[in-house]
Amino acid sequence: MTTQIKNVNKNYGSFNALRQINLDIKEGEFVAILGPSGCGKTTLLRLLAGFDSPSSGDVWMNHKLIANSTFFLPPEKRNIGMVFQSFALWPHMNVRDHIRFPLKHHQFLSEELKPSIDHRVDEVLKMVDMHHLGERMPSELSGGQKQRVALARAIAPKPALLLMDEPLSSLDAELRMGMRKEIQQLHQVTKASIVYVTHDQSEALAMADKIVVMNKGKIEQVGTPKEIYSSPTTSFVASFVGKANLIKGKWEGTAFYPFHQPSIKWDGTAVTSELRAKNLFPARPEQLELSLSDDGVKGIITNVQYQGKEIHYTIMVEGEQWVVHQDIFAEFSIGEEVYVHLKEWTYGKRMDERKELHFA
Ligand SMILES: Nc1ncnc2c1ncn2[C@@H]1O[C@H](COP(=O)(O)OP(=O)(O)OP(=O)(O)O)[C@@H](O)[C@H]1O
Repeated sequence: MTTQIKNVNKNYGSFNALRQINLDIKEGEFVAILGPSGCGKTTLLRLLAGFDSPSSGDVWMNHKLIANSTFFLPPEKRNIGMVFQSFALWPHMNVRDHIRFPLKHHQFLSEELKPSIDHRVDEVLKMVDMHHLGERMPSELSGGQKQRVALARAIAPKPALLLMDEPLSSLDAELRMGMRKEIQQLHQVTKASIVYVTHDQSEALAMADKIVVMNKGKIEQVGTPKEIYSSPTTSFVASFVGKANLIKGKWEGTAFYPFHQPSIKWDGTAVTSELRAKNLFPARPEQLELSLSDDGVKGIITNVQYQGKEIHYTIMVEGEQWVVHQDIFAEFSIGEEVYVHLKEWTYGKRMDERKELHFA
């Protein structure tokens, strides 16, 4: 299913929860809506689901108008499935009945599925690896198993659009990683378009074809995970997604002089023109490195966090705090004077050039 959101605003009284939202979701596309708490992610999902209507602008699905300020199609009349953070299972229904329910009631159930509802229940239970637990009640399931039931219930009627609101946030870290893979596999098998709301950038980067970064009710940037991570166009995207240090300085073409220090020149070929215009260089913690040789930007270490395969340092540089992630082979201590460098091979080099630099 294709979906278009055109010039949508949503106001609650005088508060603008969504401002001038324009977005296209292609057939089969996996779109992540990423942003901090309160930025309007759920509000946008509710408009797509049909729980609410826009204050202005309109929403189209498969080239049909489904919502504007005066009219909206209710959820049951849209060919969608939904998965919520809270699982939303019914306590009195066992696993099989949860999955059977939408198959009996979904308005868009295809003629092919109608005579084979039990077969479809089995098929979907196998997809989410729950075929041995069909008779269990929700109170007899773990968090991960409950989330699998919620996923199975949403995909059973083969909806054309699957809406997911922070579906993994109540699971522990290990289960979340496992469920990411399962959601990716389900996407490949079902070929449904997915809109996936999250505030976790690693989840969005790992799964989505396209990421929509939101802040304060507005879209900041839309792009592939690589574009959003490597070429942020706003300082918000650079710091929220890449956790970048926003380093002040002077640009001359693609060369950057941190804090206007003429002796230190960084290659900023990959930095977008929007950030150059603000005299900023977005350096992610893994793009910087520390040494004792005095040809970098001088700073003092103020915090050290050992993380196993790397160490996270906080460094005070010209009154600002920078974060650098460095491997464990060189260790520095709090109070130590260090020099911060941009890793040479980070930007704009071809693979063979990188190797030369790395192994020279
Ligand atoms: N019914 C409502 N009435 C008034 N304000 C609302 C209403 N629903 C949401 N808001 C406000 O709109 C803003 C966006 O809310 P929304 O739930 O979309 O944010 P979110 O990005 O999903 O946040 P979270 O990640 O915390 O769930 C918030 O400031 C919220 O307080």
